[in-house]
Amino acid sequence: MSFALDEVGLTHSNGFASLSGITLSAAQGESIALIGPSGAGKTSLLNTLGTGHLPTAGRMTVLGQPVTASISASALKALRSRIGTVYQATPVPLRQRVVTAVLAGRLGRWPLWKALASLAYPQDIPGAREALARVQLQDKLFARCDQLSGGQLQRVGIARVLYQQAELILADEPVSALDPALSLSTVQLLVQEAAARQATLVASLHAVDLALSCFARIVGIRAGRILFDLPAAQVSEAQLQALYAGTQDRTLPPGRTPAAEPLAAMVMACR
Ligand SMILES: Nc1ncnc2c1ncn2[C@@H]1O[C@H](COP(=O)(O)OP(=O)(O)OP(=O)(O)O)[C@@H](O)[C@H]1O
Repeated sequence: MSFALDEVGLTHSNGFASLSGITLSAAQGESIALIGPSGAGKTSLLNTLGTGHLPTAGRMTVLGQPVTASISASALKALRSRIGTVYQATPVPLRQRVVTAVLAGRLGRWPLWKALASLAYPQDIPGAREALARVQLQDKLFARCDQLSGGQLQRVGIARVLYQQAELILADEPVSALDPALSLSTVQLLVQEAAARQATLVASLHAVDLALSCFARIVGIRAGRILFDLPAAQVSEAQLQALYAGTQDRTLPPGRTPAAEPLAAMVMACR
């Protein structure tokens, strides 16, 4: 089992509950797409799985480690080093070199001396170059992060997680800054990476067609609750309409045939 959440809730200090009664588990090696309208709780769920937020209700175990309010700092640090997160906006010091940003993926697993040395002089340049090549950015190895576009920076974040070789990959809108063709190849890369290493992948996506085409399992979230948890082939149009009812957040509007959408036509290749 990669993770198991049992009736997990997340209530913030202002009293707002962004997650309620979340019961969800995944076997090691599963790939899951999270879909749902803006504000549904996708980021909250990913942050909770990544232990950025600790559940305020229910029980959660991640990679065999029970995550409770009393978890020790050392257990939390060890667990986090096994989890890789791709963010919508990659958190890097802007003056940092790309090579250093990628190598940061393993800082949590390196001994302190090596981590500090890597900040001063990159410790594994071939490893960083190889990870960057997988997102077509090897030519940016020594560029500064503030010289990259938003889409390039997002791909640096993906290269960092590839380099980390995490057991659990959490991706929060990992292709939000990429064009349709690059979105497809990047989602494919994440899915293939997870499958090749038997890592678990949970990715939130606004592009419903991309989620349905590239992921075997789809979890629909609305108002902090799971509306459905189904194999992609079993997600119906009616369920999607209920998930996005009253919102403008669905990237493929209902009524438009998928084949008429350039992205949808391309994602047919995902399967
Ligand atoms: N720290 C916080 N304090 C209070 N409320 C929060 C906090 N973080 C998130 N929320 C609220 O929780 C709800 C879910 O937010 P979340 O970011 O998880 O949604 P989302 O599905 O990822 O949305 P989007 O697709 O727009 O990124 C929102 O209503 C948000 O305002």
